[in-house]
Amino acid sequence: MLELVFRRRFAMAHRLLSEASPKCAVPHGHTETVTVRLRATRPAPLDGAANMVEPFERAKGRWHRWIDDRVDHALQLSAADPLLGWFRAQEPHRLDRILVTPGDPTTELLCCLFAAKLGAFLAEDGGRLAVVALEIEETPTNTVGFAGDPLDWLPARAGWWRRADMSINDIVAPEAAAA
Ligand SMILES: Nc1nc2c(c(=O)[nH]1)N=C([C@H](O)[C@H](O)COP(=O)(O)OP(=O)(O)OP(=O)(O)O)CN2
Repeated sequence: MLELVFRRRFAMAHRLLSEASPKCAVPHGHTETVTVRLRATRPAPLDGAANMVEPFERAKGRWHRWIDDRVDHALQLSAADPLLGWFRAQEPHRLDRILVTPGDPTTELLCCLFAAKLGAFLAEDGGRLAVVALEIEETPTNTVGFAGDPLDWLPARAGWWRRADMSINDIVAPEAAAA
């Protein structure tokens, strides 16, 4: 089976409020790398001419635009984080740079949210490709991998991760996030 594998680096900051990792309650940043593995939903032998599963540019274009324009240098906060209220009150113009997560923004959760978002992009682009696996290297010593249906691992409610738009939260209107 052929797979297309794409890798992208992004800077982020987050904090984890649960007491599972107390040192992570102070906002801190990482430069992370996300790797995605894609497969054709209707695999076919190479045709002896173009010999492509899909042009790389088409397969990764929208995904990398979202990572570069929205996720890179975003602050990741739990929807329950009081810092979110501070940004709403003091710097609402920066809300489109805050990636809001259901619970603490751990790397495990980010893998599932990203896999869902990429799945939404691929479905809207015609469904020719599907996500087989996604991996996030948080630091040189910590990596989390995910395979399967991310919606089985995420809250049932609708959220930005299910929409094929540029959003990273449900605060800023999708039309504004699409700009
Ligand atoms: N299961 C998880 N545990 C932790 C996560 C996570 O996302 N999932 N995240 C963190 C923090 O983000 C933290 O910054 C990284 O923790 P840690 O590995 O302790 O960081 P170091 O770079 O100091 O690790 P070394 O391998 O010792 O250099 C914590 N836990």
